[in-house]
Amino acid sequence: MTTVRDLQAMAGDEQITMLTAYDAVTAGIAEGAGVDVILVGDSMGNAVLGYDDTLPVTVDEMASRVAAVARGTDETLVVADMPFLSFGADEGESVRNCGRMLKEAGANAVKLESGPHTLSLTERLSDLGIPVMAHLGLTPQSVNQTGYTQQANDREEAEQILELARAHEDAGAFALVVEHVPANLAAQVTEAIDIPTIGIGAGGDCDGQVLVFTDVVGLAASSPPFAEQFGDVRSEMHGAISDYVDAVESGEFPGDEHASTSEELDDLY
Ligand SMILES: Nc1nc(=O)c2c([nH]1)NC[C@@H]1CN(c3ccc(C(=O)N[C@@H](CCC(=O)O)C(=O)O)cc3)CN21
Ligand SMILES: CC(C)C(=O)C(=O)O
Ligand SMILES: [Mg+2]
Repeated sequence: MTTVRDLQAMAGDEQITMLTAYDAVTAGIAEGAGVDVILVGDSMGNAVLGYDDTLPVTVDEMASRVAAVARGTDETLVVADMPFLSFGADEGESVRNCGRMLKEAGANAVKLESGPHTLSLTERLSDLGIPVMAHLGLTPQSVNQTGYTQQANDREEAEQILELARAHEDAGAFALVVEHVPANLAAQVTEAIDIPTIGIGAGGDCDGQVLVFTDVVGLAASSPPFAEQFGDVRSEMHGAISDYVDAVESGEFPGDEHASTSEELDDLY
């Protein structure tokens, strides 16, 4: 099994690859393809559950998907992305919600969209044996305040992120996602802290990269400008399904090889 320590040992040596997955089948494919960390992202909200954004995703939905991903993988580190308002309002409830992901669903760690409000929770969870991945820069659960634009374009905001990165490392976070910030800020954050940084829309100088599954394989209805589509799975699926529809409608499917008969049953009616 990959542990958070194994991951930390990779940093600075080889690039860490993280990808989201939301089910056992695609998680197994990601593991087979060599992904180091699977993030069960709350991006499932828009990526596969049909919501406009990540905000409606519930703790039960996350636990169900984390459990599927854990069943579909053998040794990949599985991180549960804690949904909007599942943490932060009340410490006891936050700890219980995060604990469920390890205890019930089989995650190895949780990720929290971070800010000054997650410092004490990060420390508490780390103390309890729940590894925490922090997340700074664009934090999509705050879409109603920030939109989805690049964050930290001015010095003040950039310094705040640098400070929060250091503070979350001190609080015990084992890694840090840095999303949609200028590349030179992400590079300096990576320099400033010892825990691995995993970038998304944050340039090439982080310790690793993360993208959303549906963006990478070409299955997403829409993708952020910083994502790269490495396949065309949507048109593959469309082709396979329309061939199936055509084959049934034309009588080509099922063929003799897809069925069997029993002579004994010939004269039932
Ligand atoms: N499929 C998918 N991929 C993701 O990377 C992703 C999700 N979903 N859902 C959760 C968040 C949302 N993310 C997003 C979504 C949109 C933009 C985007 O389009 N940004 C534009 C400007 C948008 C605006 O101004 O409203 C940009 O140019 O930065 C960026 C990140 C990243 N995350
Ligand atoms: C893009 C990553 C970092 C994420 O938070 C998600 O997929 O929900
Ligand atoms: Mg997320």
